[in-house]
Amino acid sequence: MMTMGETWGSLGSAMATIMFVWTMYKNYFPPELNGQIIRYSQKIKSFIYPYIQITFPEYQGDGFERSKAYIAIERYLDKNSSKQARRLKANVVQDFESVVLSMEDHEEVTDEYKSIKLWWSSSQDIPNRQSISFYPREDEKRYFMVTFHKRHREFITKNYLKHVLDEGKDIAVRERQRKLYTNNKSENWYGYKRSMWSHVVFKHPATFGTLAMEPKKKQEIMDDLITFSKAEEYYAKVGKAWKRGYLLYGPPGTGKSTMIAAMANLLKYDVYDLELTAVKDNTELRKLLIDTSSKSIIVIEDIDCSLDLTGQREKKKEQKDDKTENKDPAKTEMMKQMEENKSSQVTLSGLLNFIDGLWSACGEERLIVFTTNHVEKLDPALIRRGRMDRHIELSYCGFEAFKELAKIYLSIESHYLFAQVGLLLEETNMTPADVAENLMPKSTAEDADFCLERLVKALEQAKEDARLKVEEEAKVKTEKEEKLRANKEEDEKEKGKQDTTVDEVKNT
Ligand SMILES: Nc1ncnc2c1ncn2[C@@H]1O[C@H](COP(=O)(O)OP(=O)(O)OP(=O)(O)O)[C@@H](O)[C@H]1O
Ligand SMILES: [Mg+2]
Repeated sequence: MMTMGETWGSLGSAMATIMFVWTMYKNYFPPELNGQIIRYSQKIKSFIYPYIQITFPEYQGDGFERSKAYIAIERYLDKNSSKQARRLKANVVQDFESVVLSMEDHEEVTDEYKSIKLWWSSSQDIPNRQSISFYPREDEKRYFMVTFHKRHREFITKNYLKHVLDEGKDIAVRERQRKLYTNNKSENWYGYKRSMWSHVVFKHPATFGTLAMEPKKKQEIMDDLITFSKAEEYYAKVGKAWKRGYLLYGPPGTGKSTMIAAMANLLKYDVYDLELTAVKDNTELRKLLIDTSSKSIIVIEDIDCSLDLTGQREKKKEQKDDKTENKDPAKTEMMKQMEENKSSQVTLSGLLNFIDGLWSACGEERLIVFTTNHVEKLDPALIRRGRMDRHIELSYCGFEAFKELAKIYLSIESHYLFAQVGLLLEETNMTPADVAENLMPKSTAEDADFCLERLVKALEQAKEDARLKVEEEAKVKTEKEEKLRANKEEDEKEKGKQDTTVDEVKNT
């Protein structure tokens, strides 16, 4: 029996022999024969080795960008790698949000898809040269390799690889850092640092969990959003662009903007906050739209303030212009110029094209959300079904919404003051923003009792203010009516006097 020392000794000499033969082969074997040998050895190998291998290099072609397939595979294998591989490489993605774990070179992990087993490995080609290169891709030729039995060739190439790439892309999108974009003025669209949209990291804490509204309505909206986000095939089947329009309307402070943030957080979408007054015309609007990415929400806040959206208002403006024109043409011209500079020339038809024209089908999986405080001011063409698929009214705080706010802000589900708050909420209008403000403790001394009492006082005050306002309005109305009646009587008296004078003149 060989001792340990003898085993190592014979292993060492065997290695030395192999190295020697390999060096002789490299130095003296004619390179022309090299190719032939490799080809024949591959044939023999494929005869006795029934597996197929596909490689996915990190850099492809001339580009210096990492191959999209490689990145997707890295993400896809992240889960398997972290479970199976012993040596792992941690990559913190740009935004420091997530860590991608990938296997080190020469590690291997297995994957199973529809009962087919596959082996993934990571490796790199070491370049055969001495010089230093500036380009990482020239030095590091990393690749992933998948190995599978040749009887699954068709299934793997057709289905499995698509599954890997789709899944990897999905993981990357899910884990990316989301952004909030705002449109730049078109003067910044050209030149060195050209960009149509500026962005910041989108981190808003609002979720549907923290949004107070009637639970049934909230659930409906969430279901609608989730169904939309999974309906790629359905939209393709019915021949519709994969997008959906929401109109959120209601008084200020009822949670319209908060709901948009909750939508973005639910679906993990980016947000494009489109400021229409900074858009010069319809062409610019279209360019901005093309530059948005999929999985995003395009928001136009206060749509009634951004644009002259009704034919009526256009007419009114014209009439006003006519009147002033007669008085002072120079002044009118100046006013016109100022008006043009101030407001955007985006028209209603431009906006409608933006929503459902051919261009809107570029890029997919997008929500378009409009908000307004005055839904009655909007042109019916803008909000008809199909354009704005769902109209959501966000209204004053009701009892159900109050209970949710109490749960969020005070962590209580019942209290003896709840009944009183419920009654007061029915009698007066208070926005969720105001209710939330009253419920929020401002110091550690303020407990649930204190905050609820404060809310009750605020509601009673609001009720009193509303009563006084109604009285005041009624008073103003009666005064106005009395004044009108007095004027009318005066006129009639005056007319009566004139008539008698005319009669007297006739008789004389
Ligand atoms: N339904 C709600 N649930 C929870 N918090 C709310 C709700 N509505 C309003 N708030 C609170 O009130 C604040 C103002 O709400 P938000 O900005 O969403 O109102 P808005 O409807 O967009 O108002 P505006 O019409 O003026 O833009 C938010 O910061 C949020 O904390
Ligand atoms: Mg808002």
